[in-house]
Amino acid sequence: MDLMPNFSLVTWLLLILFLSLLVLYGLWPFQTFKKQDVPGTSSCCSECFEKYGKIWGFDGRQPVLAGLDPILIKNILVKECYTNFGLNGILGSAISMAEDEKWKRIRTVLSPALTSGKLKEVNIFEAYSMDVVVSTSFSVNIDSMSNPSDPFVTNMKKFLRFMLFPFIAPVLEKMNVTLLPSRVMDFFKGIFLKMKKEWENCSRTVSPAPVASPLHCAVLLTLSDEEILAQARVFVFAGYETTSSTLSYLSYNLATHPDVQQQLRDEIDAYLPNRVKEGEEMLGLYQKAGWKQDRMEEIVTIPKHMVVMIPAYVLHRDLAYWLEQEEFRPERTESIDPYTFLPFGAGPRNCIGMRFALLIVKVAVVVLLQHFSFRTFKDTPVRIWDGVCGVLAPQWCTASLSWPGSGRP
Ligand code: HEM
Repeated sequence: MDLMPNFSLVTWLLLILFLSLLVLYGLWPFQTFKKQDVPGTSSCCSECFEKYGKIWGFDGRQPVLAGLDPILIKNILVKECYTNFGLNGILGSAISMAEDEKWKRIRTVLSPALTSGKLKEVNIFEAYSMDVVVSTSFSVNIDSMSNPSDPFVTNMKKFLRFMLFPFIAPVLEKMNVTLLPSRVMDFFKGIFLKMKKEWENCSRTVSPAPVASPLHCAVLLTLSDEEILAQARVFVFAGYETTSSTLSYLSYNLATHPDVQQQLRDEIDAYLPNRVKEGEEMLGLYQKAGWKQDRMEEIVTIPKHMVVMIPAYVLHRDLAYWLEQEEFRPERTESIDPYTFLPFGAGPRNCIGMRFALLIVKVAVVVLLQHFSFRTFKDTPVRIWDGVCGVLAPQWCTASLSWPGSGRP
Protein backbone atom coordinates (compact mmCIF):
# COMPACT_ATOMS: atom_id res chain seq x y z
CA MET A 1 0.00 0.00 0.00
CA ASP A 2 1.36 3.45 -0.93
CA LEU A 3 1.45 5.63 2.24
CA MET A 4 2.62 8.76 0.48
CA PRO A 5 -0.23 11.10 -0.47
CA ASN A 6 -0.62 11.61 -4.17
CA PHE A 7 0.42 15.30 -4.34
CA SER A 8 1.52 17.08 -7.47
CA LEU A 9 5.13 18.23 -7.77
CA VAL A 10 4.14 21.85 -7.06
CA THR A 11 2.33 20.83 -3.87
CA TRP A 12 5.39 18.90 -2.73
CA LEU A 13 7.62 21.87 -3.46
CA LEU A 14 5.30 24.21 -1.54
CA LEU A 15 5.19 21.77 1.36
CA ILE A 16 8.99 21.56 1.48
CA LEU A 17 9.24 25.35 1.25
CA PHE A 18 6.74 25.74 4.08
CA LEU A 19 8.60 23.27 6.32
CA SER A 20 11.96 24.88 5.57
CA LEU A 21 10.60 28.33 6.42
CA LEU A 22 9.07 26.96 9.59
CA VAL A 23 12.42 25.54 10.70
CA LEU A 24 14.34 28.62 9.54
CA TYR A 25 12.10 31.24 11.08
CA GLY A 26 9.91 29.45 13.62
CA LEU A 27 12.16 26.92 15.36
CA TRP A 28 15.88 27.32 14.72
CA PRO A 29 16.16 31.01 15.72
CA PHE A 30 14.68 30.25 19.12
CA GLN A 31 17.60 28.12 20.23
CA THR A 32 20.25 30.78 20.84
CA PHE A 33 19.50 31.50 24.47
CA LYS A 34 18.15 28.08 25.32
CA LYS A 35 21.50 26.56 24.37
CA GLN A 36 23.27 28.82 26.87
CA ASP A 37 20.63 28.44 29.55
CA VAL A 38 20.01 32.16 29.47
CA PRO A 39 16.45 33.13 30.31
CA GLY A 40 14.76 34.06 27.08
CA THR A 41 11.40 35.09 25.77
CA SER A 42 10.47 31.43 25.73
CA SER A 43 11.98 30.38 29.05
CA CYS A 44 12.29 31.88 32.50
CA CYS A 45 13.90 30.51 35.59
CA SER A 46 15.24 32.13 38.73
CA GLU A 47 18.20 29.67 38.72
CA CYS A 48 19.34 31.23 35.44
CA PHE A 49 19.38 34.64 37.10
CA GLU A 50 21.35 33.33 40.03
CA LYS A 51 23.80 31.76 37.60
CA TYR A 52 24.39 34.66 35.22
CA GLY A 53 23.02 37.80 36.87
CA LYS A 54 20.50 40.12 35.33
CA ILE A 55 20.46 39.15 31.71
CA TRP A 56 17.80 37.79 29.45
CA GLY A 57 17.33 37.21 25.75
CA PHE A 58 14.85 37.98 23.04
CA ASP A 59 15.02 35.06 20.62
CA GLY A 60 14.33 35.41 16.93
CA ARG A 61 16.09 35.80 13.59
CA GLN A 62 18.12 38.53 15.23
CA PRO A 63 18.69 37.42 18.82
CA VAL A 64 18.94 40.33 21.23
CA LEU A 65 20.61 39.99 24.61
CA ALA A 66 19.36 42.42 27.24
CA GLY A 67 21.20 43.09 30.47
CA LEU A 68 21.03 45.17 33.62
CA ASP A 69 24.15 43.93 35.36
CA PRO A 70 26.61 46.81 35.93
CA ILE A 71 29.58 44.55 35.14
CA LEU A 72 28.05 43.49 31.85
CA ILE A 73 27.10 47.09 31.07
CA LYS A 74 30.63 48.30 31.77
CA ASN A 75 32.12 45.56 29.61
CA ILE A 76 29.90 46.45 26.69
CA LEU A 77 29.95 50.23 26.90
CA VAL A 78 33.56 50.75 27.92
CA LYS A 79 35.81 47.76 27.49
CA GLU A 80 34.40 46.24 24.32
CA CYS A 81 33.63 49.48 22.57
CA TYR A 82 30.50 48.63 20.66
CA THR A 83 28.91 50.01 17.54
CA ASN A 84 25.32 50.91 16.91
CA PHE A 85 23.16 49.27 14.32
CA GLY A 86 24.15 50.58 10.94
CA LEU A 87 22.37 52.78 8.46
CA ASN A 88 23.24 53.20 4.86
CA GLY A 89 23.11 56.14 2.46
CA ILE A 90 23.26 59.72 3.60
CA LEU A 91 23.28 58.90 7.28
CA GLY A 92 25.91 56.19 6.93
CA SER A 93 28.67 58.64 7.87
CA ALA A 94 26.85 60.07 10.88
CA ILE A 95 28.83 59.74 14.10
CA SER A 96 26.19 57.56 15.71
CA MET A 97 26.34 55.07 12.81
CA ALA A 98 30.04 55.15 11.96
CA GLU A 99 32.24 52.31 13.15
CA ASP A 100 35.79 51.80 14.39
CA GLU A 101 38.44 54.13 12.92
CA LYS A 102 35.94 56.25 11.01
CA TRP A 103 33.93 56.83 14.22
CA LYS A 104 37.11 57.73 16.13
CA ARG A 105 38.10 60.29 13.53
CA ILE A 106 34.65 61.94 13.45
CA ARG A 107 34.29 61.91 17.23
CA THR A 108 37.73 63.51 17.62
CA VAL A 109 36.74 66.27 15.21
CA LEU A 110 33.36 66.96 16.82
CA SER A 111 34.18 66.61 20.51
CA PRO A 112 36.05 69.91 20.95
CA ALA A 113 33.04 71.74 19.54
CA LEU A 114 30.88 70.58 22.43
CA THR A 115 33.11 71.39 25.40
CA SER A 116 31.73 73.67 28.12
CA GLY A 117 33.92 76.53 26.88
CA LYS A 118 32.54 76.39 23.35
CA LEU A 119 28.97 76.04 24.57
CA LYS A 120 29.18 79.36 26.37
CA GLU A 121 29.50 81.03 22.99
CA VAL A 122 26.28 79.58 21.64
CA ASN A 123 23.25 81.82 21.80
CA ILE A 124 20.61 79.68 23.46
CA PHE A 125 18.35 82.26 25.03
CA GLU A 126 15.58 82.03 22.47
CA ALA A 127 15.84 78.36 22.68
CA TYR A 128 13.70 75.46 22.88
CA SER A 129 14.93 72.19 21.57
CA MET A 130 14.38 72.44 17.84
CA ASP A 131 15.48 76.01 17.50
CA VAL A 132 18.63 75.41 19.51
CA VAL A 133 19.61 72.17 17.87
CA VAL A 134 18.94 73.50 14.37
CA SER A 135 20.89 76.67 15.04
CA THR A 136 23.89 74.77 16.32
CA SER A 137 23.83 72.07 13.67
CA PHE A 138 23.10 74.20 10.62
CA SER A 139 23.77 77.72 11.92
CA VAL A 140 20.23 78.59 10.86
CA ASN A 141 17.99 80.57 13.19
CA ILE A 142 14.39 79.47 13.19
CA ASP A 143 11.50 80.38 15.45
CA SER A 144 9.39 77.27 15.21
CA MET A 145 6.73 78.54 17.58
CA SER A 146 5.96 81.75 15.72
CA ASN A 147 6.67 80.42 12.22
CA PRO A 148 5.48 76.82 12.06
CA SER A 149 5.31 76.95 8.25
CA ASP A 150 8.96 77.95 7.84
CA PRO A 151 10.37 75.39 5.31
CA PHE A 152 13.08 74.47 7.78
CA VAL A 153 10.50 73.64 10.44
CA THR A 154 8.27 71.60 8.11
CA ASN A 155 11.23 69.66 6.69
CA MET A 156 12.57 69.07 10.16
CA LYS A 157 9.25 67.59 11.20
CA LYS A 158 9.20 65.27 8.19
CA PHE A 159 12.75 64.26 8.96
CA LEU A 160 11.89 63.47 12.57
CA ARG A 161 8.87 61.41 11.63
CA PHE A 162 11.24 58.93 10.07
CA MET A 163 11.52 55.84 12.26
CA LEU A 164 14.53 53.59 12.58
CA PHE A 165 14.14 49.89 12.00
CA PRO A 166 17.45 48.47 13.15
CA PHE A 167 16.79 44.88 12.17
CA ILE A 168 16.10 45.58 8.52
CA ALA A 169 19.10 47.87 8.20
CA PRO A 170 21.37 45.13 6.75
CA VAL A 171 18.81 44.37 4.02
CA LEU A 172 18.47 48.03 3.15
CA GLU A 173 22.24 48.31 3.12
CA LYS A 174 22.47 45.57 0.48
CA MET A 175 19.76 47.20 -1.60
CA ASN A 176 21.39 50.61 -1.21
CA VAL A 177 18.08 51.99 0.01
CA THR A 178 17.61 54.68 2.60
CA LEU A 179 14.39 55.26 4.50
CA LEU A 180 14.74 59.01 4.59
CA PRO A 181 12.62 61.01 2.14
CA SER A 182 14.96 62.30 -0.56
CA ARG A 183 13.18 65.65 -0.95
CA VAL A 184 13.75 66.39 2.73
CA MET A 185 17.37 65.36 2.45
CA ASP A 186 17.88 67.56 -0.61
CA PHE A 187 16.44 70.47 1.35
CA PHE A 188 19.03 70.00 4.08
CA LYS A 189 21.80 69.62 1.53
CA GLY A 190 20.84 72.94 -0.09
CA ILE A 191 20.93 74.70 3.28
CA PHE A 192 24.23 73.09 4.11
CA LEU A 193 25.93 74.16 0.88
CA LYS A 194 24.76 77.74 1.43
CA MET A 195 25.98 77.75 4.99
CA LYS A 196 29.27 76.15 4.11
CA LYS A 197 30.09 79.03 1.78
CA GLU A 198 29.38 81.49 4.58
CA TRP A 199 31.43 79.52 7.07
CA GLU A 200 34.37 79.38 4.69
CA ASN A 201 34.17 83.11 4.04
CA CYS A 202 33.81 83.88 7.69
CA SER A 203 36.70 81.65 8.69
CA ARG A 204 38.91 83.59 6.30
CA THR A 205 37.79 86.99 7.52
CA VAL A 206 36.39 87.09 11.03
CA SER A 207 37.84 85.33 13.99
CA PRO A 208 36.24 83.94 16.05
CA ALA A 209 33.22 83.04 13.96
CA PRO A 210 29.89 84.59 14.97
CA VAL A 211 28.24 81.26 15.74
CA ALA A 212 30.14 78.58 17.60
CA SER A 213 28.67 75.79 15.54
CA PRO A 214 30.19 72.33 15.86
CA LEU A 215 29.87 72.01 12.13
CA HIS A 216 31.74 75.19 11.57
CA CYS A 217 34.64 73.61 13.42
CA ALA A 218 34.21 70.50 11.36
CA VAL A 219 34.41 72.50 8.15
CA LEU A 220 37.66 74.00 9.35
CA LEU A 221 39.01 70.58 10.09
CA THR A 222 39.03 67.39 8.15
CA LEU A 223 35.60 65.98 7.42
CA SER A 224 34.28 65.60 3.90
CA ASP A 225 31.08 67.43 2.80
CA GLU A 226 29.11 64.21 2.99
CA GLU A 227 30.38 63.55 6.50
CA ILE A 228 29.62 67.08 7.73
CA LEU A 229 26.10 66.91 6.36
CA ALA A 230 25.52 63.53 8.00
CA GLN A 231 26.62 64.95 11.37
CA ALA A 232 24.30 67.96 11.00
CA ARG A 233 21.38 65.66 10.32
CA VAL A 234 22.16 63.29 13.13
CA PHE A 235 22.70 66.10 15.64
CA VAL A 236 19.22 67.34 14.91
CA PHE A 237 17.84 63.83 15.12
CA ALA A 238 19.71 62.94 18.34
CA GLY A 239 19.24 66.28 20.02
CA TYR A 240 15.72 67.46 19.31
CA GLU A 241 13.42 64.73 20.58
CA THR A 242 15.64 63.91 23.56
CA THR A 243 15.91 67.41 24.95
CA SER A 244 12.29 68.31 24.25
CA SER A 245 10.98 65.18 25.97
CA THR A 246 13.34 65.74 28.90
CA LEU A 247 11.84 69.22 29.26
CA SER A 248 8.30 67.83 28.97
CA TYR A 249 8.88 65.19 31.64
CA LEU A 250 10.62 67.68 33.87
CA SER A 251 7.76 70.17 33.63
CA TYR A 252 5.29 67.35 34.33
CA ASN A 253 7.25 66.37 37.42
CA LEU A 254 7.53 69.97 38.59
CA ALA A 255 3.80 70.47 38.09
CA THR A 256 2.97 67.35 40.06
CA HIS A 257 5.49 68.23 42.80
CA PRO A 258 4.78 71.87 43.66
CA ASP A 259 7.05 71.69 46.72
CA VAL A 260 10.03 70.70 44.55
CA GLN A 261 9.12 73.40 42.06
CA GLN A 262 9.04 76.02 44.78
CA GLN A 263 12.38 74.85 46.15
CA LEU A 264 13.92 75.06 42.70
CA ARG A 265 12.48 78.53 42.14
CA ASP A 266 13.87 79.68 45.50
CA GLU A 267 17.30 78.38 44.53
CA ILE A 268 17.11 80.10 41.15
CA ASP A 269 16.07 83.37 42.78
CA ALA A 270 18.87 83.07 45.31
CA TYR A 271 21.58 82.31 42.77
CA LEU A 272 20.29 84.40 39.90
CA PRO A 273 18.32 87.32 41.28
CA ASN A 274 18.68 89.41 38.13
CA ARG A 275 19.64 87.40 35.13
CA VAL A 276 20.07 83.94 33.72
CA LYS A 277 23.54 82.51 34.03
CA GLU A 278 24.56 79.47 32.08
CA GLY A 279 25.97 76.19 33.16
CA GLU A 280 25.22 76.15 36.89
CA GLU A 281 24.92 72.70 38.43
CA MET A 282 21.39 73.02 39.74
CA LEU A 283 19.52 69.86 39.00
CA GLY A 284 20.63 66.57 40.51
CA LEU A 285 18.16 63.90 39.58
CA TYR A 286 18.99 60.56 41.03
CA GLN A 287 20.90 59.00 43.83
CA LYS A 288 22.39 55.67 44.46
CA ALA A 289 20.11 53.82 46.83
CA GLY A 290 22.64 51.84 48.84
CA TRP A 291 22.39 48.63 46.88
CA LYS A 292 24.55 45.58 47.05
CA GLN A 293 25.87 44.71 43.63
CA ASP A 294 25.04 41.25 42.30
CA ARG A 295 27.92 39.42 40.71
CA MET A 296 27.71 37.27 37.67
CA GLU A 297 28.70 33.82 38.84
CA GLU A 298 29.23 32.36 35.39
CA ILE A 299 30.44 33.79 32.14
CA VAL A 300 28.03 34.14 29.26
CA THR A 301 29.62 34.00 25.83
CA ILE A 302 28.19 36.69 23.64
CA PRO A 303 28.54 35.59 20.04
CA LYS A 304 29.97 38.05 17.53
CA HIS A 305 27.31 40.26 15.94
CA MET A 306 24.71 39.54 18.58
CA VAL A 307 22.71 42.66 19.35
CA VAL A 308 23.04 43.62 23.02
CA MET A 309 20.50 45.96 24.53
CA ILE A 310 20.60 47.81 27.84
CA PRO A 311 17.04 48.75 28.69
CA ALA A 312 17.68 51.97 30.59
CA TYR A 313 14.01 52.35 31.49
CA VAL A 314 14.06 49.08 33.41
CA LEU A 315 17.56 49.70 34.82
CA HIS A 316 16.50 53.07 36.22
CA ARG A 317 13.60 51.44 38.03
CA ASP A 318 15.30 48.36 39.36
CA LEU A 319 14.61 48.06 43.07
CA ALA A 320 18.03 46.53 43.62
CA TYR A 321 19.60 49.87 42.76
CA TRP A 322 17.00 52.49 43.55
CA LEU A 323 14.84 53.30 46.54
CA GLU A 324 11.33 54.52 45.72
CA GLN A 325 12.32 54.25 42.11
CA GLU A 326 9.09 55.73 40.73
CA GLU A 327 9.39 58.86 42.85
CA PHE A 328 10.61 62.14 41.44
CA ARG A 329 13.25 62.99 44.04
CA PRO A 330 15.64 65.62 42.75
CA GLU A 331 17.43 65.66 46.07
CA ARG A 332 19.04 62.36 45.09
CA THR A 333 22.45 63.90 44.77
CA GLU A 334 24.78 61.28 46.23
CA SER A 335 27.32 59.68 43.98
CA ILE A 336 25.80 57.42 41.40
CA ASP A 337 27.18 54.20 40.00
CA PRO A 338 27.89 55.15 36.40
CA TYR A 339 26.66 51.80 35.13
CA THR A 340 23.25 51.80 36.78
CA PHE A 341 22.32 55.32 35.73
CA LEU A 342 22.68 55.81 32.01
CA PRO A 343 20.69 58.78 30.78
CA PHE A 344 23.49 59.64 28.37
CA GLY A 345 25.03 56.19 27.95
CA ALA A 346 28.58 55.51 29.15
CA GLY A 347 32.03 54.85 27.76
CA PRO A 348 33.61 56.17 24.58
CA ARG A 349 30.31 56.20 22.69
CA ASN A 350 28.27 58.03 25.26
CA CYS A 351 26.28 61.10 24.31
CA ILE A 352 28.53 63.66 22.69
CA GLY A 353 25.85 66.29 23.27
CA MET A 354 25.45 65.68 27.01
CA ARG A 355 26.82 69.01 28.23
CA PHE A 356 24.91 70.82 25.56
CA ALA A 357 21.66 69.02 26.43
CA LEU A 358 22.07 69.77 30.14
CA LEU A 359 22.72 73.38 29.32
CA ILE A 360 19.62 73.65 27.13
CA VAL A 361 17.47 72.04 29.80
CA LYS A 362 18.86 74.08 32.70
CA VAL A 363 18.61 77.41 30.93
CA ALA A 364 15.08 76.66 29.72
CA VAL A 365 13.97 75.66 33.23
CA VAL A 366 15.59 78.70 34.82
CA VAL A 367 13.99 81.11 32.35
CA LEU A 368 10.60 79.40 32.63
CA LEU A 369 10.57 79.32 36.41
CA GLN A 370 11.62 82.96 36.60
CA HIS A 371 8.44 83.86 34.71
CA PHE A 372 5.89 81.06 35.07
CA SER A 373 4.60 78.26 37.28
CA PHE A 374 3.86 74.72 36.20
CA ARG A 375 0.48 73.54 37.46
CA THR A 376 -1.60 70.43 36.93
CA PHE A 377 -5.14 70.67 35.66
CA LYS A 378 -8.02 68.29 36.09
CA ASP A 379 -7.00 65.95 33.24
CA THR A 380 -3.31 65.67 34.15
CA PRO A 381 -2.58 61.96 34.55
CA VAL A 382 -1.24 60.88 37.92
CA ARG A 383 0.99 58.18 36.47
CA ILE A 384 2.40 58.40 32.97
CA TRP A 385 4.88 55.54 32.97
CA ASP A 386 2.72 52.41 33.09
CA GLY A 387 3.05 49.86 30.35
CA VAL A 388 6.50 50.60 28.94
CA CYS A 389 8.57 48.15 30.87
CA GLY A 390 6.41 45.11 30.13
CA VAL A 391 7.68 45.33 26.56
CA LEU A 392 11.32 45.61 27.59
CA ALA A 393 11.47 42.94 30.26
CA PRO A 394 8.35 40.85 29.70
CA GLN A 395 8.68 38.11 32.27
CA TRP A 396 10.21 39.95 35.16
CA CYS A 397 8.92 43.42 34.91
CA THR A 398 6.14 43.12 37.42
CA ALA A 399 4.43 46.08 39.01
CA SER A 400 7.04 46.12 41.76
CA LEU A 401 9.96 45.45 39.42
CA SER A 402 11.52 42.97 41.81
CA TRP A 403 13.90 40.45 40.32
CA PRO A 404 14.37 36.87 41.37
CA GLY A 405 17.23 36.86 43.86
CA SER A 406 17.67 40.64 43.85
CA GLY A 407 17.61 40.70 47.63
CA ARG A 408 15.05 43.46 47.79
CA PRO A 409 11.35 43.25 48.48
C1 HEM B 1 18.44 65.13 27.18
C2 HEM B 1 18.96 65.01 25.98
C3 HEM B 1 19.77 63.85 25.48
C4 HEM B 1 19.78 62.57 25.92
C5 HEM B 1 18.98 61.95 27.06
C6 HEM B 1 20.73 61.85 25.08
C7 HEM B 1 21.04 60.52 25.23
C8 HEM B 1 22.01 59.85 24.48
C9 HEM B 1 22.45 58.49 24.72
C10 HEM B 1 21.90 57.59 25.81
C11 HEM B 1 23.39 58.21 23.80
C12 HEM B 1 24.18 56.92 23.69
C13 HEM B 1 23.47 55.99 22.80
C14 HEM B 1 24.18 54.68 22.77
O1 HEM B 1 24.71 54.22 23.80
O2 HEM B 1 24.22 54.12 21.71
C15 HEM B 1 23.55 59.36 22.96
C16 HEM B 1 24.43 59.43 21.89
C17 HEM B 1 24.55 60.53 21.08
N1 HEM B 1 23.96 61.77 21.28
FE1 HEM B 1 22.70 62.27 22.77
N2 HEM B 1 21.26 62.71 24.15
C18 HEM B 1 20.70 63.94 24.37
C19 HEM B 1 20.97 65.10 23.66
C20 HEM B 1 21.83 65.19 22.58
C21 HEM B 1 22.13 66.41 21.85
C22 HEM B 1 21.56 67.80 22.18
C23 HEM B 1 22.96 66.07 20.83
C24 HEM B 1 23.58 66.93 19.75
C25 HEM B 1 24.13 68.06 19.94
C26 HEM B 1 23.21 64.63 20.93
C27 HEM B 1 24.01 63.92 20.08
C28 HEM B 1 24.35 62.60 20.25
C29 HEM B 1 25.21 61.86 19.34
C30 HEM B 1 25.84 62.43 18.06
C31 HEM B 1 25.35 60.56 19.86
C32 HEM B 1 26.18 59.43 19.27
C33 HEM B 1 27.60 59.52 19.80
C34 HEM B 1 28.55 58.45 19.22
O3 HEM B 1 28.07 57.44 18.69
O4 HEM B 1 29.77 58.66 19.33
N3 HEM B 1 22.50 64.15 22.01
N4 HEM B 1 22.71 60.37 23.41
